[in-house]
Amino acid sequence: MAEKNQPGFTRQPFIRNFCIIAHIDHGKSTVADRILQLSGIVGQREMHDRFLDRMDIEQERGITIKSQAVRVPWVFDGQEYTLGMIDTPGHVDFSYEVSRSLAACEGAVLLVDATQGIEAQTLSNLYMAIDHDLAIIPVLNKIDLPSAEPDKHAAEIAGLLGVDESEILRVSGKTGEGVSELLDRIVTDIPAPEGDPEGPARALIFDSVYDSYRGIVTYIRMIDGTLRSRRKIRMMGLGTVHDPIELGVISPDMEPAGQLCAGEVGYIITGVKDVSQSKVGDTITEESSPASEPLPGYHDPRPMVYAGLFPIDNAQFPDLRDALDKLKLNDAALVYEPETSVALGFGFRCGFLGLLHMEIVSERLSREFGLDLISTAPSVTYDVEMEDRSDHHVTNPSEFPEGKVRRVTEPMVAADIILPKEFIGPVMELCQERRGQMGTMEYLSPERVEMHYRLPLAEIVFDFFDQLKSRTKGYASLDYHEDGEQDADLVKVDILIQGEPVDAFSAIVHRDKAYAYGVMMTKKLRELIPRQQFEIPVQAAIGARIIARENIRALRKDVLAKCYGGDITRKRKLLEKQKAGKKRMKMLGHVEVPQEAFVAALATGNTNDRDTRDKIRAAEKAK
Ligand SMILES: Nc1nc2c(ncn2[C@@H]2O[C@H](COP(=O)(O)OP(=O)(O)OP(=O)(O)O)[C@@H](O)[C@H]2O)c(=O)[nH]1
Repeated sequence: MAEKNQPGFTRQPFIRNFCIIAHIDHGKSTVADRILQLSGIVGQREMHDRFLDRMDIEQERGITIKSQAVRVPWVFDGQEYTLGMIDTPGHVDFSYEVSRSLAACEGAVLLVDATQGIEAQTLSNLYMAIDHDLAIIPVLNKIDLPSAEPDKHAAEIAGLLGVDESEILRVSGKTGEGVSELLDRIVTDIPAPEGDPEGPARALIFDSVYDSYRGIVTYIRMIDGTLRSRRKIRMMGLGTVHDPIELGVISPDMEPAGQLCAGEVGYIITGVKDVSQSKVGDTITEESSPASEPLPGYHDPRPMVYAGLFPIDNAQFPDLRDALDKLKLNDAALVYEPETSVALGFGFRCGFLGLLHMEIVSERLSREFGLDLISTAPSVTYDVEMEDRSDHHVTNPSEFPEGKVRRVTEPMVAADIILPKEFIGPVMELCQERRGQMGTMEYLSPERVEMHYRLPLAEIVFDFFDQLKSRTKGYASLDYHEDGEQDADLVKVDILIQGEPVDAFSAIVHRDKAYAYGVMMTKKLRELIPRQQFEIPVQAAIGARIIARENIRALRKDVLAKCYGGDITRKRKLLEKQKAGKKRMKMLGHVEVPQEAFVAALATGNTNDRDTRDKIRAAEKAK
């Protein structure tokens, strides 16, 4: 082999690319912090907790949303190795992010909290890693905690992976114990990258971000050959050609390098600001000697829930479009198309992987792009077949077709729930309430079981997880994936304010739950819409049939105020006159619903209606 720094030298045998996978909160980011520190690339002074969680939201919420790739050096047996480490998110909504990172690695560190044991995302991430043919290093974390039970959980993991218990490493991300052994194991157990270092360059784009100063920053994993700065590159899928301004590695900040060789993980900046010019999953090659075949890319993830996002100030619509384009670069799972709503104006119908994903996107839009948004109630997608044989794919309840419906199908998920056995009863009850069909049940250990259910997605995406947690004192964990469709008895419930349907409040619900939805929404709106000069009926309807009604009473002007004493006929006359006036108002009436009421009525979280109502009332008074 050629000497180091000589032409033709390849570092490939001394590279290891790995990611850390685990259930949420099992300590990936903390272990990654210790690795950064031990390798010496982050000094004691710059170190802070969760170093790689660079977004504000990640720091505040204490969760990883985006994978981060960073290069760390490690010396083993006198030889310096380059480790490409990718820290991945743990929440089920971001498993797509995990699968992309796995495609850039040869090995995975499977981290399990020694106080908790295997949880639902431990399993789903493990299966994903096995699908990608990765070498797995099982590790128990948090062994410093008094409540840790490493022996018990090591047995669980050994049983799952079919390995000896002695192969399971024990570390503490907090104290750093065992982390240097982990780094040694990464060198010895994870294979060096394969790929042809001398062949035409091929690099997989596994992520990209938009930087307002530098344009698009593309993160790549080199598979074959070498990319050099100032040599034109070609995006094979898009067919576009660019001049790289800079390429380099992240360690832990961006460090420009002259070239990136096969096996390395790094970044490229082309100065391009048009976000459509970079697609995650595309292959980059060299323009002068291009590769003939691109690498297998990624499958686009399918959104699970849809919701409308509307700027509160309609003038911000173009800004919202621009912001979504930029966010999409960094979040391939986000899909959107323009939509108009009678109630909310111009906006976008957006598809998300789950509610946390939706929350994060709305929050990033408001923080990073300064937009004030209203989001409509999230909904899953339905396929509707009409009597006249026309088919409709409905992502928005207000698009539910009118007329005779032959059949409606709803998306289903296969859910895996891990829980202590004493909670089997309450969990079965919950799944039954949510129209679940029970599958098999296995014991992971004498105390813990894994239950399999098939459930409608619509029943699981909203508050199922909260319910599961509260019925199991926080001990259950949940993972789910798509599992076909089923016929369902679903209806569209419209909400009418003064007889007019308000598109933003329509929902598609199971017939058995339609009444409850109607009552809940009408009650909520009665609380939220300020009283006006005339009475406002708020109704819920399925087609032409009204299923719930509330009235917002009119403000009654005290016409008798100036009428001290006097005879009863005069009072009656005044009241009659007032009634007539009100009739006219009703006829002419146009209800003003304040924006805050929309926000509160559509909020899925535990928004306090009373608070919002008080705020609305105060604002009205001030007017
Ligand atoms: N005592 C102790 N606490 C730990 C250890 N490792 C992590 N923690 C704590 O566990 C919590 C979760 O750790 P994180 O590193 O944020 O977990 P994560 O897996 O990266 O979480 P997500 O990125 O959200 O999936 C934090 O409060 C850490 O301080 C450990 O070895 N010992």
